[in-house]
Amino acid sequence: MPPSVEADPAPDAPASAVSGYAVETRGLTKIFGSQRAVDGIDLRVPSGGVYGFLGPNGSGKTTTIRMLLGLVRPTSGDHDILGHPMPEELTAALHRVGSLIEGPAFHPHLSGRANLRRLDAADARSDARTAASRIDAALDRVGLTPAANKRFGAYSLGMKQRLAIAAALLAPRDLLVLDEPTNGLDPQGTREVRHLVSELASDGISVLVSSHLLAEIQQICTHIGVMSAGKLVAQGSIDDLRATRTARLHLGTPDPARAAAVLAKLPVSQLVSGDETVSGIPSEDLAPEDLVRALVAADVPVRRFTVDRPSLEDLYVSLTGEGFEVRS
Ligand SMILES: Nc1ncnc2c1ncn2[C@@H]1O[C@H](COP(=O)(O)OP(=O)(O)OP(=O)(O)O)[C@@H](O)[C@H]1O
Repeated sequence: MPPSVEADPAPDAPASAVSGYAVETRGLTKIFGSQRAVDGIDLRVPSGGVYGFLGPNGSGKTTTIRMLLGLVRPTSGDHDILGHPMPEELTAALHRVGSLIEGPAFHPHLSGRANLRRLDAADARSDARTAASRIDAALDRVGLTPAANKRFGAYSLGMKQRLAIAAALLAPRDLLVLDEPTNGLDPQGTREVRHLVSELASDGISVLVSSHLLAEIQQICTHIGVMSAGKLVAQGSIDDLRATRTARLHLGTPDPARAAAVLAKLPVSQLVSGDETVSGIPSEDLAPEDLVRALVAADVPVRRFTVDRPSLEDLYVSLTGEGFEVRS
């Protein structure tokens, strides 16, 4: 059964998020024709947390994010953003949400600052008198002050993505929603974006960040949710998800038949014998030293003995069927 760990609402959550969740969905569903792109998901992004929204391409992440932000109408289900029921309180909610979905269209021949000026001026809610300080603050927040007057076209990929995040931060935000912000970035750009997201989170902004690569965002997330074929197949804090992984015993022996017979009398399930190997899942209260003692007492020659837990990456692969992706 896939792990499903409830996220504890933070005790010191902002009053705005009544439920303790920055985002909470109930049975959120989107059907395109005959395809259930998003299938009844109960997403819970804790206030003040960084929620890694993971899943292979096509698993429904973007469609979910578009529904959260009121860009696509759900087929069924409902949700709250920062405690505001959607879509009833869409304007009040979105005022406090910065998002990066397809990314704003930046002009390559304009500087980073001039691009932000254009976007800021296009926002009917922004006060033109305070535009300059708002833009400076956003540039500073993403570390682009030194490059503010450089042409956007001359920016590195990481700088371009940081400018997109600056655009999302032109107004004060309580929640940042980033759809695949590291997609297409080189390792340096990925590090820059990751570092920025961590900094924003430490300022108290809740973050929902999607990715199809666990490795790229795992180190900055407090929680993860895993999508597979439209369903949310796992959700919880990183620590809780780690704890749900089952330990497996691996034994190397020239007599696997005898070893398997001994282990079968102990609380060890899913025994698999191979050529000079036996593996199985020992019950949680069975200590490795007791297993070794039982094997040696029955004259089983033990050449190798390990009990290990699969990595979070192994868990992700087993939940989604998604393999590793090697980035250059
Ligand atoms: N407007 C649409 N009309 C029909 N099908 C759609 C539409 N938008 C998305 N889909 C389908 O819904 C499924 C989920 O797509 P979605 O883009 O949400 O996945 P994703 O996990 O974000 O993947 P990616 O990272 O590739 O965007 C896909 O099979 C996609 O083809």
